[in-house]
Amino acid sequence: MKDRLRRTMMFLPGNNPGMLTDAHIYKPDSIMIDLEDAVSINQKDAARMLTFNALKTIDYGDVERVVRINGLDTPYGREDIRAVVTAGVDVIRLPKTDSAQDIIDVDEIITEVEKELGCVGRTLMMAAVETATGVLNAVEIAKASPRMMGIALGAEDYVTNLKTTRSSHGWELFAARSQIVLAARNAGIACFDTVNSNLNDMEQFRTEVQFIKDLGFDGKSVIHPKQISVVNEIYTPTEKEINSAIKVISGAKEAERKGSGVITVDGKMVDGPIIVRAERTLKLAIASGILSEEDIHEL
Ligand SMILES: CC(=O)SCCNC(=O)CCNC(=O)[C@H](O)C(C)(C)COP(=O)(O)OP(=O)(O)OC[C@H]1O[C@@H](n2cnc3c(N)ncnc32)[C@H](O)[C@@H]1OP(=O)(O)O
Ligand SMILES: O=C([O-])CC(=O)C(=O)O
Ligand SMILES: [Mg+2]
Repeated sequence: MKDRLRRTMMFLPGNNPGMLTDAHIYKPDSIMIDLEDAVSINQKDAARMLTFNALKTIDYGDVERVVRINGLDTPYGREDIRAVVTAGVDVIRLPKTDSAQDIIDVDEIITEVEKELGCVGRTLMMAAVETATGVLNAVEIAKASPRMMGIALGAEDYVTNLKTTRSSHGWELFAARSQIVLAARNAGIACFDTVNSNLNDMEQFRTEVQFIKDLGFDGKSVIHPKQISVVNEIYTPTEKEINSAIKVISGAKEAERKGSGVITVDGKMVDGPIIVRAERTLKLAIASGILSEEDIHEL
């Protein structure tokens, strides 16, 4: 499903049977099984086979299944695509995407395999941009295929390419993060922030998650189950936000019935964009299980 809740997308190495078996139990919105940098060269074939079997046999419930493949400039990329599409993966994540052509090339191979299977269009794609070139081309990358559901930052590779390092304040990522949010919204797809590899400083992690949410990201890649609850908590609307959104929507409906345009709620003017934001808050509240569709219909 192209448009769904993806607050937390949890990476795990594709050659780790224990993690492949248990990852969904921690309830990330998506798991991202990695065949790329978390897997050493001599494990590439074993990881692909293990991942194929996991996708075929494990019931991950409603947790989305993403696989990060190796690029087509490696000896593994094409085989990775064939294996995971055949196994019925939900999304293919292309790492180190530098151009729209990179996406088109992967799309072509996916289509080739889907034609053999009789399921053309089933597999979604997402791109990770991890270099200056990728960030500069993000606008075109985000629009490169109808399969594209999102675009993400890969900051470890990106800062290496930029000849800097990651800091706790994150200013080295600011331009890339802004560009990715803009490119995603321009293309009408989702955007996801990068991993934070420091598992010891959860306060810094929390600050980062709040920051990327404020920038406009739909969610974040995580590497450990303990990061999931922090991201989900920050992405779940508070009671105050939900109550305010309910007032806005019921006020807007009332105004519509009376035929008036602008209204005030709690002394603040409410018009188009505020109503759209309130609708999004309620959608997130439903997706997070706080409200039901019926609650909204009754407004
Ligand atoms: C820059 C990049 O490219 S990032 C993307 C690629 N990197 C990855 O995929 C790495 C993903 N993360 C991991 O592999 C691990 O979290 C590590 C290696 C960082 C730490 O792992 P551990 O030392 O096992 O962590 P820890 O002992 O705290 O784990 C607690 C439990 O959570 C499980 N767990 C930890 N991380 C994960 C994960 N990402 N997915 C699923 N389960 C996990 C462990 O298996 C362990 O389970 P158990 O109690 O049943 O044995
Ligand atoms: O995509 C990610 O967040 C992880 C990654 O590969 C990177 O940071 O280079
Ligand atoms: Mg990377």
